[in-house]
Amino acid sequence: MGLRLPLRRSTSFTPDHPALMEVPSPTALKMEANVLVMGADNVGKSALTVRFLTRRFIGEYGDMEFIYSHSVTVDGREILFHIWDAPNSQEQTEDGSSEEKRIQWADSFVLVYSICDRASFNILPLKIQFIKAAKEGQSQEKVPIVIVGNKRDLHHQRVVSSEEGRLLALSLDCGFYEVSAAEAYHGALMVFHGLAKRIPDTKLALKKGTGIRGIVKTMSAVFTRKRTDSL
Ligand SMILES: Nc1nc2c(ncn2[C@@H]2O[C@H](COP(=O)(O)OP(=O)(O)OP(=O)(O)O)[C@@H](O)[C@H]2O)c(=O)[nH]1
Repeated sequence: MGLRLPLRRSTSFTPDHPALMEVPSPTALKMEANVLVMGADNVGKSALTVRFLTRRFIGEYGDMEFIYSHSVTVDGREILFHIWDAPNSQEQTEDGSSEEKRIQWADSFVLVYSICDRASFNILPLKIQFIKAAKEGQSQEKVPIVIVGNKRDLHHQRVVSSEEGRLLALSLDCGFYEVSAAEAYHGALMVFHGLAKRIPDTKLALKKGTGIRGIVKTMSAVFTRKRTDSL
Protein backbone atom coordinates (compact mmCIF):
# COMPACT_ATOMS: atom_id res chain seq x y z
CA MET A 1 0.00 0.00 0.00
CA GLY A 2 1.27 3.53 -0.79
CA LEU A 3 1.28 6.79 1.09
CA ARG A 4 -2.00 8.48 1.96
CA LEU A 5 -2.82 11.94 3.23
CA PRO A 6 -3.64 11.78 6.94
CA LEU A 7 -7.38 12.22 7.24
CA ARG A 8 -7.95 12.69 10.99
CA ARG A 9 -8.82 16.22 12.08
CA SER A 10 -8.65 18.02 15.42
CA THR A 11 -11.66 20.09 16.39
CA SER A 12 -9.22 22.64 17.84
CA PHE A 13 -7.42 23.19 14.54
CA THR A 14 -9.89 23.21 11.72
CA PRO A 15 -8.95 25.05 8.52
CA ASP A 16 -11.14 27.90 9.84
CA HIS A 17 -8.45 28.82 12.32
CA PRO A 18 -7.16 32.31 11.42
CA ALA A 19 -3.55 31.13 11.17
CA LEU A 20 -4.52 28.48 8.65
CA MET A 21 -6.31 31.10 6.58
CA GLU A 22 -2.93 32.62 5.67
CA VAL A 23 -3.02 31.16 2.18
CA PRO A 24 -1.73 32.45 -1.13
CA SER A 25 -3.74 34.92 -3.15
CA PRO A 26 -5.34 33.33 -6.23
CA THR A 27 -2.67 34.62 -8.60
CA ALA A 28 0.46 34.64 -6.43
CA LEU A 29 3.36 32.46 -7.44
CA LYS A 30 4.60 30.43 -4.49
CA MET A 31 7.50 28.17 -3.73
CA GLU A 32 6.57 25.05 -1.83
CA ALA A 33 8.37 22.56 0.38
CA ASN A 34 7.29 19.45 2.26
CA VAL A 35 8.49 19.33 5.87
CA LEU A 36 8.44 16.19 7.99
CA VAL A 37 8.48 16.71 11.79
CA MET A 38 10.00 13.61 13.39
CA GLY A 39 11.14 12.43 16.81
CA ALA A 40 10.35 10.09 19.70
CA ASP A 41 6.96 10.00 21.38
CA ASN A 42 6.02 12.83 23.70
CA VAL A 43 8.88 15.18 22.81
CA GLY A 44 6.58 17.99 21.66
CA LYS A 45 6.37 17.53 17.88
CA SER A 46 2.72 18.59 17.80
CA ALA A 47 3.30 21.36 20.33
CA LEU A 48 6.11 22.82 18.21
CA THR A 49 4.15 22.54 14.96
CA VAL A 50 0.97 24.01 16.40
CA ARG A 51 2.94 26.79 18.10
CA PHE A 52 4.45 27.76 14.74
CA LEU A 53 1.10 27.66 12.96
CA THR A 54 -1.15 29.30 15.52
CA ARG A 55 1.24 30.95 18.02
CA ARG A 56 -0.61 29.02 20.69
CA PHE A 57 0.21 26.21 23.12
CA ILE A 58 -2.78 24.12 24.17
CA GLY A 59 -1.05 21.51 26.35
CA GLU A 60 -2.57 18.28 25.08
CA TYR A 61 -2.65 17.30 21.44
CA GLY A 62 -4.07 13.79 21.45
CA ASP A 63 -3.24 11.16 18.91
CA MET A 64 -3.49 13.32 15.84
CA GLU A 65 -1.70 13.36 12.54
CA PHE A 66 -2.05 16.18 10.04
CA ILE A 67 -0.45 17.91 7.14
CA TYR A 68 -0.69 21.66 7.67
CA SER A 69 0.06 24.37 5.11
CA HIS A 70 1.61 27.64 6.17
CA SER A 71 3.59 30.38 4.44
CA VAL A 72 6.81 31.97 5.65
CA THR A 73 8.84 34.72 4.04
CA VAL A 74 12.57 34.35 4.59
CA ASP A 75 15.34 36.19 2.74
CA GLY A 76 12.84 37.53 0.21
CA ARG A 77 11.47 34.09 -0.65
CA GLU A 78 7.90 33.21 0.21
CA ILE A 79 7.70 29.52 0.95
CA LEU A 80 4.53 27.57 1.45
CA PHE A 81 5.40 24.78 3.86
CA HIS A 82 3.36 21.59 3.93
CA ILE A 83 4.17 20.30 7.40
CA TRP A 84 3.53 16.69 8.36
CA ASP A 85 3.53 16.16 12.11
CA ALA A 86 4.07 12.40 12.03
CA PRO A 87 3.99 9.73 14.75
CA ASN A 88 7.23 7.99 15.67
CA SER A 89 6.76 4.71 13.90
CA GLN A 90 8.82 2.34 11.81
CA GLU A 91 5.73 0.31 11.15
CA GLN A 92 3.17 0.93 8.49
CA THR A 93 0.24 2.66 10.19
CA GLU A 94 -3.44 1.96 9.56
CA ASP A 95 -3.58 4.82 7.03
CA GLY A 96 -0.94 3.03 5.00
CA SER A 97 2.03 5.32 5.60
CA SER A 98 5.41 4.20 6.84
CA GLU A 99 8.32 6.31 8.01
CA GLU A 100 10.24 5.47 4.87
CA LYS A 101 7.43 6.69 2.63
CA ARG A 102 6.99 9.85 4.67
CA ILE A 103 10.72 10.52 4.24
CA GLN A 104 10.36 10.12 0.50
CA TRP A 105 7.48 12.64 0.55
CA ALA A 106 9.51 15.26 2.44
CA ASP A 107 12.09 17.74 1.10
CA SER A 108 13.22 18.92 4.54
CA PHE A 109 13.14 17.69 8.12
CA VAL A 110 12.67 18.89 11.71
CA LEU A 111 14.05 16.35 14.21
CA VAL A 112 12.74 16.96 17.72
CA TYR A 113 14.00 15.58 21.02
CA SER A 114 13.24 16.52 24.61
CA ILE A 115 16.09 17.91 26.70
CA CYS A 116 14.61 15.83 29.57
CA ASP A 117 14.65 12.55 27.67
CA ARG A 118 18.06 11.07 26.85
CA ALA A 119 16.61 8.25 24.73
CA SER A 120 14.81 10.75 22.48
CA PHE A 121 18.20 12.39 21.82
CA ASN A 122 20.07 9.13 21.31
CA ILE A 123 17.82 7.96 18.47
CA LEU A 124 18.56 11.04 16.34
CA PRO A 125 21.90 10.06 14.72
CA LEU A 126 20.41 6.87 13.31
CA LYS A 127 17.30 8.65 12.09
CA ILE A 128 19.37 11.33 10.40
CA GLN A 129 21.64 8.77 8.77
CA PHE A 130 18.55 6.98 7.51
CA ILE A 131 17.15 10.23 6.06
CA LYS A 132 20.45 11.11 4.40
CA ALA A 133 20.85 7.65 2.92
CA ALA A 134 17.34 7.83 1.51
CA LYS A 135 17.55 11.39 0.15
CA GLU A 136 21.17 11.90 -0.83
CA GLY A 137 21.00 8.97 -3.21
CA GLN A 138 18.53 11.07 -5.19
CA SER A 139 20.64 14.23 -5.43
CA GLN A 140 24.07 15.48 -4.48
CA GLU A 141 22.61 18.39 -2.49
CA LYS A 142 22.61 18.48 1.29
CA VAL A 143 19.35 17.45 2.94
CA PRO A 144 17.89 20.40 4.87
CA ILE A 145 17.58 19.21 8.49
CA VAL A 146 17.25 21.05 11.79
CA ILE A 147 17.57 19.41 15.20
CA VAL A 148 15.39 20.85 17.96
CA GLY A 149 15.84 20.33 21.69
CA ASN A 150 12.39 21.03 23.12
CA LYS A 151 11.09 21.59 26.68
CA ARG A 152 13.81 24.06 27.52
CA ASP A 153 11.57 25.44 30.27
CA LEU A 154 12.04 22.19 32.24
CA HIS A 155 15.68 23.05 33.03
CA HIS A 156 15.56 21.30 36.43
CA GLN A 157 14.81 18.02 34.56
CA ARG A 158 17.43 18.54 31.87
CA VAL A 159 19.52 15.46 31.00
CA VAL A 160 20.85 16.55 27.59
CA SER A 161 23.08 19.62 27.64
CA SER A 162 22.86 22.37 25.01
CA GLU A 163 26.44 21.60 24.09
CA GLU A 164 25.62 17.98 23.25
CA GLY A 165 22.79 19.10 21.00
CA ARG A 166 24.96 21.68 19.28
CA LEU A 167 27.81 19.19 18.74
CA LEU A 168 25.49 16.57 17.30
CA ALA A 169 24.06 19.11 14.87
CA LEU A 170 27.54 20.26 13.91
CA SER A 171 28.77 16.70 13.32
CA LEU A 172 25.78 15.89 11.12
CA ASP A 173 25.69 19.24 9.31
CA CYS A 174 22.25 20.19 10.62
CA GLY A 175 20.80 23.37 12.11
CA PHE A 176 20.26 23.44 15.86
CA TYR A 177 17.77 25.17 18.16
CA GLU A 178 16.77 24.76 21.77
CA VAL A 179 13.22 25.90 22.41
CA SER A 180 10.24 25.69 24.69
CA ALA A 181 7.09 25.19 22.66
CA ALA A 182 5.20 25.65 25.94
CA GLU A 183 6.68 29.04 26.74
CA ALA A 184 7.22 30.96 23.53
CA TYR A 185 6.32 31.36 19.88
CA HIS A 186 9.67 32.87 18.92
CA GLY A 187 11.60 29.59 19.18
CA ALA A 188 9.17 27.77 16.90
CA LEU A 189 9.41 30.61 14.39
CA MET A 190 13.22 30.44 14.48
CA VAL A 191 13.13 26.69 13.82
CA PHE A 192 11.06 27.00 10.65
CA HIS A 193 12.90 30.11 9.47
CA GLY A 194 16.19 28.30 10.04
CA LEU A 195 14.90 25.36 8.03
CA ALA A 196 13.74 27.65 5.21
CA LYS A 197 17.23 29.15 5.00
CA ARG A 198 18.74 25.70 4.55
CA ILE A 199 16.50 24.86 1.59
CA PRO A 200 18.13 25.79 -1.72
CA ASP A 201 15.95 27.18 -4.51
CA THR A 202 16.56 23.99 -6.47
CA LYS A 203 14.69 21.99 -3.83
CA LEU A 204 11.65 24.25 -3.88
CA ALA A 205 8.77 23.59 -6.21
CA LEU A 206 7.34 26.66 -7.89
CA LYS A 207 3.59 26.39 -7.79
CA LYS A 208 0.66 28.65 -8.57
CA GLY A 209 -1.21 29.28 -5.32
CA THR A 210 -4.97 28.85 -5.48
CA GLY A 211 -5.99 29.18 -1.82
CA ILE A 212 -6.71 26.38 0.63
CA ARG A 213 -8.66 24.30 -1.90
CA GLY A 214 -5.75 24.47 -4.28
CA ILE A 215 -3.37 23.38 -1.52
CA VAL A 216 -5.53 20.40 -0.62
CA LYS A 217 -5.78 19.49 -4.29
CA THR A 218 -2.03 19.83 -4.72
CA MET A 219 -1.37 17.57 -1.76
CA SER A 220 -3.96 15.08 -2.96
CA ALA A 221 -2.24 15.03 -6.32
CA VAL A 222 1.08 14.26 -4.63
CA PHE A 223 -0.43 11.42 -2.66
CA THR A 224 -2.41 10.03 -5.54
CA ARG A 225 0.71 9.99 -7.67
CA LYS A 226 2.72 8.27 -4.90
CA ARG A 227 -0.04 5.74 -4.40
CA THR A 228 -0.16 4.98 -8.10
CA ASP A 229 3.64 4.76 -8.27
CA SER A 230 3.75 2.24 -5.46
CA LEU A 231 1.14 -0.11 -6.94
N1 LIG B 1 6.98 21.71 29.81
C1 LIG B 1 6.81 21.53 28.50
N2 LIG B 1 5.95 20.62 28.05
C2 LIG B 1 5.81 20.46 26.71
C3 LIG B 1 6.53 21.23 25.78
N3 LIG B 1 6.18 20.84 24.54
C4 LIG B 1 5.27 19.87 24.69
N4 LIG B 1 5.04 19.63 25.99
C5 LIG B 1 4.16 18.64 26.58
O1 LIG B 1 4.66 17.35 26.24
C6 LIG B 1 3.59 16.45 25.97
C7 LIG B 1 3.75 15.87 24.59
O2 LIG B 1 3.59 16.92 23.63
P1 LIG B 1 3.16 16.58 22.14
O3 LIG B 1 3.28 17.83 21.35
O4 LIG B 1 1.87 15.84 22.10
O5 LIG B 1 4.35 15.59 21.75
P2 LIG B 1 4.50 14.66 20.44
O6 LIG B 1 5.94 14.49 20.20
O7 LIG B 1 3.69 15.22 19.32
O8 LIG B 1 3.88 13.34 21.00
P3 LIG B 1 3.36 12.01 20.21
O9 LIG B 1 1.92 12.28 19.87
O10 LIG B 1 3.55 10.95 21.24
O11 LIG B 1 4.21 11.79 19.00
C8 LIG B 1 2.30 17.26 26.15
O12 LIG B 1 1.83 17.03 27.46
C9 LIG B 1 2.73 18.69 26.01
O13 LIG B 1 1.94 19.59 26.74
C10 LIG B 1 7.44 22.22 26.28
O14 LIG B 1 8.14 22.95 25.56
N5 LIG B 1 7.55 22.31 27.65
